[in-house]
Amino acid sequence: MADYTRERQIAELAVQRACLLTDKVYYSRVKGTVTKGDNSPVTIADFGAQALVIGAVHKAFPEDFIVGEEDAKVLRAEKDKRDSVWDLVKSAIEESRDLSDSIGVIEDTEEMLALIDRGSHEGGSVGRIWALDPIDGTKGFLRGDQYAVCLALMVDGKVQAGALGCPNLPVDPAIPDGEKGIMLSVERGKGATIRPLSSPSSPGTPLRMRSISSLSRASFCEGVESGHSSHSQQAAIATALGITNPSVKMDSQAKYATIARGVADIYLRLPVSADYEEKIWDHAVGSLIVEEAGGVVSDIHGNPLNFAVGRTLKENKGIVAATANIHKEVVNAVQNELTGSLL
Ligand SMILES: Nc1ncnc2c1ncn2[C@@H]1O[C@H](COP(=O)(O)OS(=O)(=O)O)[C@@H](OP(=O)(O)O)[C@H]1O
Ligand SMILES: [Mg+2]
Ligand SMILES: [Mg+2]
Ligand SMILES: [Mg+2]
Repeated sequence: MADYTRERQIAELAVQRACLLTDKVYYSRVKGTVTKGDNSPVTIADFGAQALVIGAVHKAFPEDFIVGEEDAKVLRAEKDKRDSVWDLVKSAIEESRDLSDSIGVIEDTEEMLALIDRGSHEGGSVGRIWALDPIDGTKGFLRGDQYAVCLALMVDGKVQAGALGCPNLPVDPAIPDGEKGIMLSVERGKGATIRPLSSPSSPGTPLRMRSISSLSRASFCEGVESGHSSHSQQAAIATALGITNPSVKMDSQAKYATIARGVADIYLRLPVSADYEEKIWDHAVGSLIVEEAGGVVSDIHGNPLNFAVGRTLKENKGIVAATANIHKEVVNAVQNELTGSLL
């Protein structure tokens, strides 16, 4: 079996440094938000985190390709925004100087812009390609809710390792108002672990999904934004499965983290439009974490996610993630709901 220990470590360091930056913006008043062509928001923290993570990956693995969500077009055109991002990037590097031997530094704004634009790869089925979402759940980030920094390595179209930083999830789910910030990391075949973001030297605790004896006791996660997934169909599926617990609504791949750590059991993401293609960076690391923690992740038809066909999951529709022993039953309920909705 191939060994991706170093890739997993570098992914953790890269995400750790990026979380320093995003956390600072999260708690500041000015987020420097821009609206993109598809009407979705992007902030100075998204750009800064993309620069830091790509800088780290490029320093450690200069031959690798990267599929990142953002590009530097706006920053090249707007000096104020560019300067704000550079200030953030500089101070995050300063504050994590102990990481610079492993993941390098960024010397100036030109290098920062070039690194951000290294995320333009088209993806595909050949070679080593990293999938990066510098801030997943930007709407949650702006609302003051959940968001995640997500990085995964794919080799020949298959996700092999990665790290997922969730700076606003509680370290102990039983103490929701206690310390915030967790880091999950994963390597295919070797499991997934979780640790506090504040303990970089901790080896982490292995993640295991909850085993549930009866579906009626299960609880499910879904997104916050009704424009991203169909809340009404998700509610109908839960009812059909006999689930009475209210859904856990949460932005970003924090949903994958939440089921992987056994706080909920199912993640449903039913498409709201027939033509939306899920992005690989929205699912790459989270899906591997759930699989390694004992879950199954598929699309709404039960098909495995195909990360080998470009920047999007164009061969799949929606997401159904659940503990292995209930996944099939959940997919059946999804299929019944979809058939019903076509009648
Ligand atoms: N129409 C539509 N359907 C499905 N998904 C979409 C859609 N539009 C956007 N996006 C992507 O949703 C990503 C955020 O997902 P979330 O799980 O956080 O959604 S939710 O806000 O909690 O509902 C979000 O990721 P970020 O842009 O990184 O925040 C988008 O890639
Ligand atoms: Mg976005
Ligand atoms: Mg995203
Ligand atoms: Mg994003």
